[in-house]
Amino acid sequence: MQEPNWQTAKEYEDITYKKLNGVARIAFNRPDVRNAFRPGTVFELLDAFDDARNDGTIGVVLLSGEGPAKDGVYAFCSGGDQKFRDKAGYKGNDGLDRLNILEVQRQIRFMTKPVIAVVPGWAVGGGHSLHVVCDLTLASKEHAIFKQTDANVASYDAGYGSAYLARQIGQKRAREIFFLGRSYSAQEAFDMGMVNAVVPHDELEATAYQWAQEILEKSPMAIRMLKFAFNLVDDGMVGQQIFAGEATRLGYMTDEAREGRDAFLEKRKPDFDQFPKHS
Ligand SMILES: CC(C)(COP(=O)(O)OP(=O)(O)OC[C@H]1O[C@@H](n2cnc3c(N)ncnc32)[C@H](O)[C@@H]1OP(=O)(O)O)[C@@H](O)C(=O)NCCC(=O)NCCSC(=O)CCC(=O)c1ccccc1C(=O)O
Repeated sequence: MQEPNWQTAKEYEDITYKKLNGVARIAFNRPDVRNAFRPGTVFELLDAFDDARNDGTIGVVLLSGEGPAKDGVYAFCSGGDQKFRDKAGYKGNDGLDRLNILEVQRQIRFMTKPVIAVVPGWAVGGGHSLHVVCDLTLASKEHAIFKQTDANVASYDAGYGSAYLARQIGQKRAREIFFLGRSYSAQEAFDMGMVNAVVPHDELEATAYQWAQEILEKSPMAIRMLKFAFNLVDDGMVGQQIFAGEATRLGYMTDEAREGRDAFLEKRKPDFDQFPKHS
């Protein structure tokens, strides 16, 4: 399989951001700490995801990790960089303590486009939770390892990282992953139902790009509505709000909505009688 010829979209310090033919690729780029994120990393992720969301040529986003590190080990992400951990979160250059990776989780969850986690190596702690929140996960057959170490370092993702994981693989397995903090291979993660495909390492990137191209052949509106339909049941009122927003967007595209707007602007009574009362 041919490696995609990614084009750099923007230069950052802690991540790479590339695009090609409707696909954006965002990757952690701190391989020597197994792609742990610090507050600056998270700000860069927020910026890149925001760009991908607002770029009308992009239909699918890949989230991955650069590597290997100097010692030859690959990582997707090893979670929060413990060296930046302070009393009430992770301390950034501005001296403030933050828990801002949750904003990235929400960006992924509420983004109008599918996000695929492309896991070349370790997916650990907050990195594990990021793969959980992505729409799909592809994992390196040889190098991907899934491990939830939150409880080792007195952290706990009590939102999507745990509760949504339990939706994916069941309560017993999710509790095992969090309570024991063991390592699981790509195949074991696949068997549990938290990975979509186990792919030979050399083909991982090209396979992710191929999956993205297949999605891009579908109706973007249908993909968006399906993503938010899948989210709805687990996202409560926010899920309803997002799904309802998309319904409103579709409603705005009708002649009936245009009549409402035009009547207001033309200072007349709207003529809704002209539209059929569908059963
Ligand atoms: C990932 C490992 C299992 C890999 O093991 P191994 O291959 O043997 O490599 P090591 O020799 O251990 O590591 C190499 C090198 O990297 C450094 N490193 C690795 N991970 C981190 C890290 N997370 N932070 C800082 N540094 C890291 C390691 O120290 C080595 O450096 P040297 O200088 O060479 O010594 C293993 O490395 C491992 O277990 N790592 C720790 C995983 C971990 O515990 N992560 C944190 C979990 S908690 C978390 O992610 C917070 C989640 C979160 O952000 C959050 C949660 C809930 C609400 C809010 C938030 C929020 O927004 O903050």
